[in-house]
Amino acid sequence: MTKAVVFGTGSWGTTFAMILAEAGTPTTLWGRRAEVVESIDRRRENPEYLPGVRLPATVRATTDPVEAMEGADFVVLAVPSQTLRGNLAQWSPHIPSHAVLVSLMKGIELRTSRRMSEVICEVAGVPAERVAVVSGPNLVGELIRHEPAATVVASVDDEVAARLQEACHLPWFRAYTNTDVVGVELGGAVKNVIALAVGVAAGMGLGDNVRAMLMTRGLAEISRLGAALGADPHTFAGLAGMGDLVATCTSPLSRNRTFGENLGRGMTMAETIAATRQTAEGVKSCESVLDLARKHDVEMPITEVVVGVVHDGMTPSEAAMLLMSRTPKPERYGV
Ligand SMILES: NC(=O)C1=CN([C@@H]2O[C@H](COP(=O)(O)OP(=O)(O)OC[C@H]3O[C@@H](n4cnc5c(N)ncnc54)[C@H](O)[C@@H]3O)[C@@H](O)[C@H]2O)C=CC1
Ligand SMILES: O=C(CO)COP(=O)(O)O
Repeated sequence: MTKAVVFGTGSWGTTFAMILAEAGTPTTLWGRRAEVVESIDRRRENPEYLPGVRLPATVRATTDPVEAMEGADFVVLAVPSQTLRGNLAQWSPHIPSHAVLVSLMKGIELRTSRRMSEVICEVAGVPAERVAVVSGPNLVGELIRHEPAATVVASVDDEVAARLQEACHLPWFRAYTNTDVVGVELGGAVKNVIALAVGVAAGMGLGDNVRAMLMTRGLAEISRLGAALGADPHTFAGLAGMGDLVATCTSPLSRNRTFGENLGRGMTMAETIAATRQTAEGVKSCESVLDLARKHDVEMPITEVVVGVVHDGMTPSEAAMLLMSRTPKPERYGV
């Protein structure tokens, strides 16, 4: 029988463990904090991240990474992106030799500008064929109510993607396979940056025309970066591209959008960070996305102003003015 371990008892890690277990894949959750692990194991609930959600009996939890990985066919990683490298270095000596490593994370590493699957290959010393990525419009607040949703399971090896698809596919959760790992990962990471921009605009009291403009031109930025990195352009019209962009930029459940909205309303960065309990990946990844764009000579003006507002003291009004005063150009410029 296929078995999985999920590293990270946050909102997505716990929810994906629930999905795997419901799809017939017994799953062990690894968490750092003994009280969270004990609650999941004894009471089948993660009160901090998913209060009131009853987890299936086939979800177990432990703080011991070695015990967690015993016999696992899928090693699923759901910790904040910037912590992956350090954590995985400790876990990788114990990963079963046949296991597939799966990233649920939507971030780009600071300093190296690497995608999460690249960090996994490098740190765990595994070939790309043993890595898969799950990304799509998957807001946890809806999934825990078993509302219908779909996702993309990507691996350069389509058999690996098909195995993972089988391990997580449910009547209410449709998993589609894809072999474009680069495109699927970029879609997930960069939409968080665009959601920050959309949130800032909403916080400033701006309306749907602005939201549509930022989302559409944001998708143009994602596509330009994707083209430079060799992604399949069709991926960005799919669930991991436009799909996730729509969900994240329009939902009040999105942490990235909410983070931007608080900034747009006039909260300081310190106040906004204090008001954010969970991981808003775009806050750090906006800088690594911009680095990646610069390395590949790709223009990403929305990402640039997001970095300005989040990290360099630019005001939301200055950001809006900068974007609106750019040189007029054809819509397909640079694509
Ligand atoms: N929540 C959502 O709706 C979705 C989240 N994601 C992605 O999943 C990834 C994980 O996000 P969430 O579970 O939502 O975040 P979260 O903030 O809910 O949970 C993060 C988990 O990581 C743990 N953690 C924090 N720092 C750590 C460290 N240094 N070492 C080990 N563990 C640490 C926390 O204790 C917590 O259990 C992110 O990349 C996010 O973009 C993807 C799809 C949906
Ligand atoms: O990735 C997500 C939905 O697909 C979750 O978005 P946030 O991290 O902004 O909450």
